Amino acid sequence: MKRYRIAVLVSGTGRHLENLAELSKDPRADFPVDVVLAISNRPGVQALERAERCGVPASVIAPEPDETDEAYGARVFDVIREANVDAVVLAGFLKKLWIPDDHKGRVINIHPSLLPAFGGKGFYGGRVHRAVLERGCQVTGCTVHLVDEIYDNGPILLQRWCPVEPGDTAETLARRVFEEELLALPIGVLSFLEKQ
Ligand SMILES: Nc1nc2c(c(=O)[nH]1)N[C@@H](CN(C=O)c1ccc(C(=O)N[C@@H](CCC(=O)O)C(=O)O)cc1)CN2
Ligand SMILES: NCC(=O)N[C@@H]1O[C@H](COP(=O)([O-])[O-])[C@@H](O)[C@H]1O
Repeated sequence: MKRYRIAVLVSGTGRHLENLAELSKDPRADFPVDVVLAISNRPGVQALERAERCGVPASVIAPEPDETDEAYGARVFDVIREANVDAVVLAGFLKKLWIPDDHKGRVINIHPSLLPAFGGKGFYGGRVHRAVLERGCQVTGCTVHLVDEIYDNGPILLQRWCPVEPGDTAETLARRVFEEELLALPIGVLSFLEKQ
């Protein structure tokens, strides 16, 4: 069976990176996807320790002071190009990513809300769940989507929803949404790869 190659970009805890890497090694998971490279824009984050534990080669590519998004993205994709990947997955990557022409339409992001609600600049991590609670939403969820030049704007590949329960805090809601994210991202990534 064909195996696909992905790079995963991270900024923080790296639970998605670990989940994707573990699924790829589990013969019962039916997930023929190898995580061949992880890139963090921040040094010293937990995601780098998880990459090492999972045997995923990892690099830190931190933005230089005053570096433009385009110059930063060009450096990131120079490294990605060497790894010859089928797709790039942003999993908790918190920086705007400029995408060169040869990778347009091949970059996937997971976002912890039902886009287009609660997306865009400033909406990441706990901020999303706090906004969902403040607005009084009764359902929320996560979105796997293709990335374009605008935050959280590209075509949607997959969404999964869950209820907002009475008494939820941003933390309890984040946990419930994350359970859905763990299912959504591998399914979204594999179904995208199989259609290429
Ligand atoms: N070109 C794109 N780049 C990125 C996208 C995207 O859709 N298109 N998605 C993000 C991930 N994301 C939500 O899914 C997201 C991440 C971060 C922010 C944000 O407001 N960031 C802050 C900085 C935060 C920090 O460094 O701590 C900011 O830009 O001021 C919004 C959305 C990944 N990249
Ligand atoms: N807008 C982007 C965003 O908020 N992404 C979110 O960051 C978390 C990363 O977790 P992880 O680093 O432990 O995989 C995930 O919940 C992901 O949806």
